Amino acid sequence: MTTVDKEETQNRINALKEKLNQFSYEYYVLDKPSVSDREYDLLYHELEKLEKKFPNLITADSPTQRIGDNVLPGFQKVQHDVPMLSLGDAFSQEDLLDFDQRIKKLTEKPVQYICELKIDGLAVSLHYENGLFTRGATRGDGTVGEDITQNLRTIKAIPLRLKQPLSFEVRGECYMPKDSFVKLNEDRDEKGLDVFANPRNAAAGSMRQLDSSVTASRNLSVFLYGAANFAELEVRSQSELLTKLSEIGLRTNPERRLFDSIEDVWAFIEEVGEKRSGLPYEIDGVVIKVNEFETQEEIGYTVKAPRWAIAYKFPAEEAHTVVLDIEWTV
Ligand SMILES: NC(=O)c1cc2c(=O)c3cc(F)ccc3oc2nc1N
Repeated sequence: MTTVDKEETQNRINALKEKLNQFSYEYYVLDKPSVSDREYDLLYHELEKLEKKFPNLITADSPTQRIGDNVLPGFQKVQHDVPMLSLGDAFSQEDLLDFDQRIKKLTEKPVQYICELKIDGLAVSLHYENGLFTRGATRGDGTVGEDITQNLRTIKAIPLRLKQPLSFEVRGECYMPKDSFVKLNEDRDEKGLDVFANPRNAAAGSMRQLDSSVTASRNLSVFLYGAANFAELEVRSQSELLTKLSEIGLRTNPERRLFDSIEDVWAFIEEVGEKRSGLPYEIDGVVIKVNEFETQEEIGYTVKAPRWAIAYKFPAEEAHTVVLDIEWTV
């Protein structure tokens, strides 16, 4: 092959990766696909064919490289540079008023609250280096998690390369959409397999597969909501962070709102409680956070949780068929 058509092939492969990754961004992050699945598939198969012919032109961020070709012997342990803490809980309007009073005692600054739906899935941490997805892990005990990079790479909502060559850690919730959960359990039931108790367990069970092709078949997704070591993003509030994450290719939940009073927060919580059953994913509450990062730092943390956030938990929904409960064997 002459250098000319090697260069042309390289250019065509780059163009295909660019297009396919942009289409995935539109489909999974913006929820506004600009091409049909068929158009996507045609380009995808062209890329597969070219990469098969010239394997040395395959790169880690190619959409063809999402399923690992080896079953892992086990999961490596990974240390979180910044601990992944848990949230304090609130179960009533009174608990929220108490939270608001505590906040007002801890800062003189006027406080704006951001409310986010509390996705009921599995907390994960994703490392990006110069824009490339390099490592993914579970929360574990908050300090040490499990390396599930290979399984996270199968989730099409997780970009293998960001739109900017940034290096930071992003955190979020990996989850199984309700309709995928129902289909998976029907399928398992037909095969005489144990069914999963709820979408959270199904997501956890799917992420702890040593064979990533099984994970790939489980139609998981993700919403990202936090970050660590993210000075490069140059954002000053949670609201700005979420907008920036979405701009650079990361999927965030659109049902977030800013409020100036805890009374308005409570009204929003009641509104969410009404429409919760209509959402395509399970939530177990609403997370309330002080929006400005400077104020968050002033308010600080307890040993195990941020003081500047709280999770309002809805009363448990109708009991699921509790048949299979997945536990993380750490
Ligand atoms: N499940 C969730 O949808 C969700 C979870 C968390 C956290 O667990 C969480 C834990 C922290 F220490 C700090 C902020 C957080 O923000 C969060 N925000 C969310 N939207």
